[in-house]
Amino acid sequence: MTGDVTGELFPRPRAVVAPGAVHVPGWLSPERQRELVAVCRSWAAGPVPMRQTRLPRGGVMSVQTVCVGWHWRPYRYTREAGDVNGERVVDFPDWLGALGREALAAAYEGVEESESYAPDTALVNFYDGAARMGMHQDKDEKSRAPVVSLSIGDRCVFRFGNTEDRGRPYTDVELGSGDLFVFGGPSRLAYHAVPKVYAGTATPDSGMSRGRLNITLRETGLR
Ligand SMILES: O=C(O)CCC(=O)C(=O)O
Ligand SMILES: [Fe+2]
Repeated sequence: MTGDVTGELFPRPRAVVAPGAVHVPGWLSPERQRELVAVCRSWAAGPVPMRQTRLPRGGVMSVQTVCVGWHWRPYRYTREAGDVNGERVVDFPDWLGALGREALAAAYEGVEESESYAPDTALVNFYDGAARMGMHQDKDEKSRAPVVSLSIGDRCVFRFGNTEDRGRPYTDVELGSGDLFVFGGPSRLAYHAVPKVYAGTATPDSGMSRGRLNITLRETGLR
């Protein structure tokens, strides 16, 4: 039997998409994926429930989001979820910071930079078959430490662009269950999007029966 722990017959190699932007396919084992899905389910229940974020101009995001450590709403971080139920978001657990450091070391192939990485917020996004995310920068953090992104469940197209604007040049990367994507350094403020989710492609061993889960770890630089 060939193939790696993800069960893929032809494991996809680690790929540097742009300087500081690295895709590591199948980084999370199915067991770790299932553990993350279980804890995300508990976070989605409260104290601040998972919800569709309202945008200042009246729109509503199609993804559903729950935050850990700090609550994000467009376009700032607070401890309390004033746009949901006013409750304080759940504390950011130590093990999640350790997972972030491990992810950074894997993506950047070294521990040096990863040792000081101290993410203090996680945004957990759930995409049903119809959900999308438009081109945007993650720029509400004061820290410019890398963003660590973990994907579980349905496969998607992740569009990774440039730091100038929403247009080309960009690279479309397929993110599958267990994939890690890190963007830092010169790519930290690159525009990115999820233009398509392939509904029904989640495999049961991921712990997701349907939909796509994405967890991004970030350093807010706030205290
Ligand atoms: O779902 C993804 O892969 C990206 C999510 C994202 O860009 C964000 O939460 O800011
Ligand atoms: Fe983002």
